[in-house]
Amino acid sequence: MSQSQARIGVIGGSGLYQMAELSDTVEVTLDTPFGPPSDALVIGSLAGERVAFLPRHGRGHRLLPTELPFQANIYAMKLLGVEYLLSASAVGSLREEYRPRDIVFPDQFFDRTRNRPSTFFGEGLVAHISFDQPICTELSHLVAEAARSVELVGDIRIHTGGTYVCMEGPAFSTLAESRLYRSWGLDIIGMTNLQEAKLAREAEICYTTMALVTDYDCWHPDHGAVTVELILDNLHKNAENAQRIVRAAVERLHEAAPSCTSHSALKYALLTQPADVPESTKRKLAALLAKYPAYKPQL
Ligand SMILES: CSC[C@H]1O[C@H](OP(=O)(O)O)[C@H](O)[C@@H]1O
Ligand SMILES: Nc1ncnc2[nH]cnc12
Repeated sequence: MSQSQARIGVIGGSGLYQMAELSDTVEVTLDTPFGPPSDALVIGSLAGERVAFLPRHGRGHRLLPTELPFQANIYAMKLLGVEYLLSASAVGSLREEYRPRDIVFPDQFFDRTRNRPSTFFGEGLVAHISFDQPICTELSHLVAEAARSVELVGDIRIHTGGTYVCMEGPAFSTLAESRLYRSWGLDIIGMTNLQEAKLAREAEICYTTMALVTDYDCWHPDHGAVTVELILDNLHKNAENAQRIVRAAVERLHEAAPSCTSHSALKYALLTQPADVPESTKRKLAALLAKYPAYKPQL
């Protein structure tokens, strides 16, 4: 594998703009058929693997959740050869027992976003992926076990399972919304992971989320409104833990990467007959369709 390729990708969210653990790094500025990603990707070595890191909001946190180039970010990971993608994200907690600084590995999403691009398809090629299990179970378990295996700074609990409600933002929720989400049985809240998970599945990349709880949103009677100051304070306290978990997860992936049905998500999803798909679309999606010879562009 060349220095500019990586089997593992990490997308860092709020407060996680670099991966100090990477050595032997190269910075790669990519363009994709969906425009440029949020920033240059840094590819480096960790525990015997090449790992590609991308700060979701860009260095300096320049992009709103609504403005994130989700398609370009995932396409860029595909171009680099990424097969396993780990998102580290800040979330609010909608449950008493998911305390600030705890870490949650959600297994479901609930969509409260509006008008975000959530697919690579269209323009003459129709595809419908299965998304009943939006997080890759095997990868999520691997990272959660890695989290349990390392020494964490502070009194941190690891929780597996739960539903991440993805809201549009950028303003945080009203009290009425927060209470309603709780009454619906939703567990954590953020603004970014749903589109990533969908696009990663379309790109046949195995995806999971490590959610770093930063606040109780605004529903908790003993806690005030959620603020960026509170979120960043808790994230900074947890940054070292996040790095340790990512390293341990990469070590485990290096030892035994799970086989995952996401890697063949398009096998039964592509609906349009190859002959009916415009050449321009085949070219645009070439990195995603390389495994399916009938959809290869002629030129
Ligand atoms: C900085 S507070 C709100 C912001 O934090 C979360 O970002 P990310 O998922 O990238 O860690 C949340 O989704 C909002 O975008
Ligand atoms: N309470 C919250 N709502 C939405 N996104 C968040 N990210 C961190 N905390 C959040």
